[in-house]
Amino acid sequence: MKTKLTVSLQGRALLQDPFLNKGTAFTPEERILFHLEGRLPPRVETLEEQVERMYAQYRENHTPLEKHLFLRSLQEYNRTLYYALLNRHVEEMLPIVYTPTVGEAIQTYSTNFREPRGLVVTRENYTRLDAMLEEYDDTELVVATDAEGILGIGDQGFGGIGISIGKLTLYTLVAGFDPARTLPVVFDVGTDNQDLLNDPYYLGIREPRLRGEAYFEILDAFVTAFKKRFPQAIIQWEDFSRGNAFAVLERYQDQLPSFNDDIQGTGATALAGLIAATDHGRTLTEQKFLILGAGAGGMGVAWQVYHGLVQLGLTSEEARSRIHLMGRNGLMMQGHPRVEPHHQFFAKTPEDIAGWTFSGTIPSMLETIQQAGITVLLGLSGAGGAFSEEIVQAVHANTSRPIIFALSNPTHLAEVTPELALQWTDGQAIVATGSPFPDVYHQDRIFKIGQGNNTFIFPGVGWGVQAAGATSIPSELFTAAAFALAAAVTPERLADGAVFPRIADLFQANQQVAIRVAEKAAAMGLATRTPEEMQQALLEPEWAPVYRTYNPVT
Ligand SMILES: NC(=O)c1ccc[n+]([C@@H]2O[C@H](COP(=O)([O-])OP(=O)(O)OC[C@H]3O[C@@H](n4cnc5c(N)ncnc54)[C@H](O)[C@@H]3O)[C@@H](O)[C@H]2O)c1
Ligand SMILES: O=C(O)C[C@H](O)C(=O)O
Ligand SMILES: [Mn+2]
Repeated sequence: MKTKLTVSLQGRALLQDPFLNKGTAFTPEERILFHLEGRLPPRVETLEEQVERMYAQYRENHTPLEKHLFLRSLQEYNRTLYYALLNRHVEEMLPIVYTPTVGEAIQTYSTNFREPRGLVVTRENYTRLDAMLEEYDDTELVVATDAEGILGIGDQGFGGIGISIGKLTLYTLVAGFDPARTLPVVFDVGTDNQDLLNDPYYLGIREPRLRGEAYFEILDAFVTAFKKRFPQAIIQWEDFSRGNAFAVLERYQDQLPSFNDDIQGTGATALAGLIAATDHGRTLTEQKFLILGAGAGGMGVAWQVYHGLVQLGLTSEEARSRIHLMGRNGLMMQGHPRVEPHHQFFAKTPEDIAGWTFSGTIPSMLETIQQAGITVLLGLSGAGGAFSEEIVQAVHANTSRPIIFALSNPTHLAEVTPELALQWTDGQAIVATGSPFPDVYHQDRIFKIGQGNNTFIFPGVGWGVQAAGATSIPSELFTAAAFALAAAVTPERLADGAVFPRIADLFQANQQVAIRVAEKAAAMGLATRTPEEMQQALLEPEWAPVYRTYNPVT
């Protein structure tokens, strides 16, 4: 990173630019050079001193939402200080800026609105995207949502911009993306959420959601304008409803480096935890998997588990046969009316379940666990509490070490709490959750709970793709990412019962992911950067929260 920067702003404008503002850390020389004299408190501080004051102020806020709003205001005022503060307190603050509090912040986004942020694309403005994008320089990364499938809390309309902001915070925090070069985007195409439509404070478009052609016209316009302005940039699609998630991914994946985090990032996350849980994958091929919720996350997990099993030596048919998709009404069977085209590959045929006994027209979750000998439960349903005692114990009856991943967010939507899963299995379950959960004390043992969240994957994938200058992001890169993440789970962590790294090690884990992703992209012939450039970009993040010395334009 360059330590000196030429800066053209001065006076009030400089203090109001969050990317350049240093507040009390402007030096006496800079105060003179940039016409800041008299505008700042006399005392000159270091970044470290500023961080300490901000932490004291942070602690004056009581609820997670108050803390979130405090940090967001700081983010708007001074990005360097914001990230320096987060860096010092990653474990404490991640649940505040990200899952689960980000969900609450999104639900109350309009009520708590202060400063505008990001790019809002609407039916009114999408024809002027070329002009709208003009004022952004050097954008290299976008997180874009249409906010119809925010976490497990559904359609959040305009407030969904909060998830784009949250994910990009992580890109900077744990993969060193320059915040000035990232752009949060929301497609506000209306909302079908009646609570929002009834809310007098709601700031988004008060119309039913656009669907079909009208919807894709807006996204097409964005992709075209964006690609023209920033041909190398990466787009992460986030929290689309499952209907659009697959369609959007497929429509644009060959046009620019892009991926769907809920499908692909989550798939790699779950695969990593499963490899870590099965003795470095040695016993992964012996497992039988049940995935509850065959939407964006569930299908992404199905495909990555499939790719992992094939990589570990199973045939395609063997791998397919191990994976069971479970919908609201039971096992996904071919020809069933609720089975959509993207379920087809994994949907069971009558021959697949020949010899099973079950009571209804299709096997229930419990019957599938019993008849198929399920050893791994993967929850991506958004159905809080769906893994009951009976369900968990049925899995335990098939194996001494049941693997139970309750990946739905936010916290109250987890399919089971770690505490109950461990209690019901006498401490034998290997547990992970999408949201953070406290340690569990069970019979004189402390179990640490790994957070199976795609934040262990997407920043590293973005970093690796960026470092390699990869022109596309095929699923092989996610499988590579999963193996890298699994390798980053230390023996100590595993001994504590956790199958994901510590949140405090998010940076190191994502760096390992980035290295493997870049290598894989290069091996697949997708890289446009030289090996030296690539290595440099992987070793040293592009940006870090430190103040640089400013030189005025001469
Ligand atoms: N841990 C992570 O990193 C991670 C990543 C992505 C998604 N998720 C979580 O997974 C959940 C689903 O997200 P998504 O993006 O896949 O949403 P989605 O809407 O695309 O999929 C949810 C699916 O679950 C099904 N479903 C709902 N209730 C069910 C029930 N009781 N039994 C069986 N199936 C049921 C729905 O029909 C749908 O197919 C959310 O809670 C989300 O937070 C977690
Ligand atoms: O946002 C998260 O915490 C993970 C995931 O992308 C989700 O939608 O739940
Ligand atoms: Mn998501």
